[in-house]
Amino acid sequence: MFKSLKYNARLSVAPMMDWTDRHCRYLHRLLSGRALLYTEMVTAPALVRGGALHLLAFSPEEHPVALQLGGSDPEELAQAARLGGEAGYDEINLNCGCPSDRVQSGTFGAVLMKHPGLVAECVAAMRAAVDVEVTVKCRIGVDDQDPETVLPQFLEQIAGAGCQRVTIHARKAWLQGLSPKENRDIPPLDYDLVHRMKARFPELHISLNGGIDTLAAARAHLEAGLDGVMIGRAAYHQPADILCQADPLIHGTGEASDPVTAARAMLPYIEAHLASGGRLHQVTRHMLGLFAGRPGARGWRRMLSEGAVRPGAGPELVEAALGQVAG
Ligand SMILES: Cc1cc2nc3c(=O)[nH]c(=O)nc-3n(C[C@H](O)[C@H](O)[C@H](O)COP(=O)(O)O)c2cc1C
Repeated sequence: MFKSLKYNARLSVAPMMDWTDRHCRYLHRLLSGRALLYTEMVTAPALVRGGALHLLAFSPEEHPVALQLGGSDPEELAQAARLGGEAGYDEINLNCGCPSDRVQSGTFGAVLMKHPGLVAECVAAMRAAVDVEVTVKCRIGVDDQDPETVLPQFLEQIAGAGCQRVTIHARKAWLQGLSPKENRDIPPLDYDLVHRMKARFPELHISLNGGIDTLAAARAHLEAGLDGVMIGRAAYHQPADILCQADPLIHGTGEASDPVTAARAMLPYIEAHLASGGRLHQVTRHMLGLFAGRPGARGWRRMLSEGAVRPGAGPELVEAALGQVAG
């Protein structure tokens, strides 16, 4: 099964706007050699018109890395996917789960759960444009849809268009009345439904997303038959808890990593970023949670967050802050 997939995608870090930029992904890759990393969503119109091309840049170390696109026009998405393929992404993912107003106004994101035929057209057009895999991230439904009915119909359509892998955020999006943040917490999770979809579509690689905040929980879903687990907020806020043990515990290969070593390995990356005109805090803001729950975490966070925005701040701040946590 899944012979055409280049990697097994047992664990992925979710696409998160303003969070999973290239600096964040570089850090996450130091913590796990195997986790699949997603970009922030980039809209197809922005890429095709040229305004967002800089968002495609990434470091070779980030592989495997997937580009998430937002859009609903098959031709535009095909062009954007082509740009992503040329940039070297391992996968192009279509966002059918994001409920924000801005996204709804362009008829993409979660509202696409109401238009499975259009999603299938988009997937087919994207597949025709690139050699790499085209995947979908979706919800179980939106508004008053009945997930038991619409989710299997949605999966059938996208699978028919050649999508072999889908990540399902196991809650509905309510398109009216909830903020994007509330839409990540308030609609109830239905993990069972996602497990039932795996039984119904055994050929589809199905990853579960939503509310998973420990590796033990991730493993339990994998052992119960799902193909992958995607973790968002917990991976960002407690990257060491989620990613340091991920290679041995989830992929059954490789060594556990260590946050102090990862922080030191960020230093050359930070130097290169500063040398190219970047600012320290653009990188270190993603490192604030590196020692979450460990002794000295508060001092680390405070030193980095206060110091990194000062003019001229450089890698020596990270070394100094490590004095708070490294025994
Ligand atoms: C700050 C933030 C930004 C997000 N941006 C995106 C996005 O660009 N595309 C997307 O599909 N989902 C986005 N999400 C949703 C996550 O990918 C994920 O589905 C959600 O957080 C649930 O997973 P979790 O409970 O493990 O965090 C975002 C979530 C957060 C917290």
